[in-house]
Amino acid sequence: MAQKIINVSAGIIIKDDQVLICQRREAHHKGAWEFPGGKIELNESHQEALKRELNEELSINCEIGQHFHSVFYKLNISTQLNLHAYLIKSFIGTPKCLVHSKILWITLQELSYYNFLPADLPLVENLLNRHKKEPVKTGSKR
Ligand SMILES: Nc1nc2c([nH]c(=O)n2[C@@H]2O[C@H](COP(=O)(O)OP(=O)(O)OP(=O)(O)O)[C@@H](O)[C@H]2O)c(=O)[nH]1
Repeated sequence: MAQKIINVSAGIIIKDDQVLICQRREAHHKGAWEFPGGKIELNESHQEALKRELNEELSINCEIGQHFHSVFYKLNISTQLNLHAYLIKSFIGTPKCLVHSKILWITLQELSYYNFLPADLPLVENLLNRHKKEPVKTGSKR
């Protein structure tokens, strides 16, 4: 059976040692937490998609930084999710909650208290581990 691949870009936005997390509103995985972002459209780079999604979801204009982590997660027998997370170097504007039920700034240590989507767990783990070794910095608000 041909595999359907869903490519998604997500942004790790850190400011003043806090990271921005979003709670899903849609019926599917309603209430679960994720990083802002969304599906990469045809002919878009990961970065272009992320810049567009962060503008649509949070009304901020971002400079995308380094690749952070990619997760390849099997959603079901025929569908795979490729989730590509990038650090956000800087952003203009104050994030607004336009499509999620809630957005929150939390410390990296608090990440373990939130119920993230299953594909995000390696990302959360990576953020927690890296933070223990050396605080993750993504730049500052412009
Ligand atoms: N944005 C985002 N999506 C994630 C994360 N983790 C994860 O499994 N996903 C999944 O990736 C998919 C992204 O879809 P989306 O609905 O947010 O993106 P979109 O706005 O482009 O979709 P739409 O226009 O079809 O509604 C969803 O199936 C979502 O459950 C994450 O951390 N951030």
